[in-house]
Amino acid sequence: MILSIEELSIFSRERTIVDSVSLAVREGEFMALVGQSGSGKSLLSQAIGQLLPPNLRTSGYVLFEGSNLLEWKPKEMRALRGRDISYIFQDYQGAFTPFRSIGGHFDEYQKVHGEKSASVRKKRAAEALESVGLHPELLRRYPFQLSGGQLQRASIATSLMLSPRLLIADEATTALDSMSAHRVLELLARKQAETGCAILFITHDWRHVRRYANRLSIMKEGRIVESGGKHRILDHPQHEYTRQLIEAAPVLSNELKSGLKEVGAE
Ligand SMILES: Nc1ncnc2c1ncn2[C@@H]1O[C@H](COP(=O)(O)OP(=O)(O)OP(=O)(O)O)[C@@H](O)[C@H]1O
Repeated sequence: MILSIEELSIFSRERTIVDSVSLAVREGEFMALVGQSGSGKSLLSQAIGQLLPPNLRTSGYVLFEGSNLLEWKPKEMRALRGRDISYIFQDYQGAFTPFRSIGGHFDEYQKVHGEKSASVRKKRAAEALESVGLHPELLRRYPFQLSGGQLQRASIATSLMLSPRLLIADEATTALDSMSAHRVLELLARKQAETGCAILFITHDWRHVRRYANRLSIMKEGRIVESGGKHRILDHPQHEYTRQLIEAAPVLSNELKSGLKEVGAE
């Protein structure tokens, strides 16, 4: 078990937003977190890396390789993020400063994580871009000179550069057209196969769950209502809310329930 969240609650002054959630991510698996808008998925993922907005408080445990991250100091967390746990956000544009070149971003990221040699940083940056199917030439460009899909790939390249053990992707493909989203997902699956990293994937898209997830958890109003293997949940959802969610994907609902033919096998 690489990540074990136990009885995690997240509170604002007014209310309990995430209520005693337990969730585990195993080594090397693709774990999907699905649920209605506002159910607390993003806050849950932010709590893992101590990235919650300052007005929110937590209780419970976020055990990463056995150690409770909620007790770690900010400096220790900064070193952990990127190196051991990496994020890919929906707002990948926000990850780039407009007047710094793509290469400048890769360079800075590596410096922050202690890489002192400029030539190593340069080589690794070029390799990172190539590994997501982008030409190293793009290192000289500025963020506005890349398409949305290219920028998202560049942000994924940054997130994967230091070979994290856990990648947290919060609606990483929502802002992309379906072709770019497909490419990004294929890329994540390929990188996962290469590096063995675990992925916690937050999504509304059942096609992605069906195709890529090993297991999934369903969240509603701050609670996990159901967790389990993908096939078990899609074939035999136990909770009424899970059934409703699956039914609410009308184009897919028959496909989802009918023996789960993998798209990859078509
Ligand atoms: N800083 C904050 N202070 C108080 N409440 C907040 C704060 N940030 C988010 N919330 C509330 O917490 C709830 C959960 O938000 P969250 O963004 O985690 O939902 P989500 O499940 O990720 O939704 P979506 O799928 O739409 O992204 C929402 O009702 C949101 O309005």
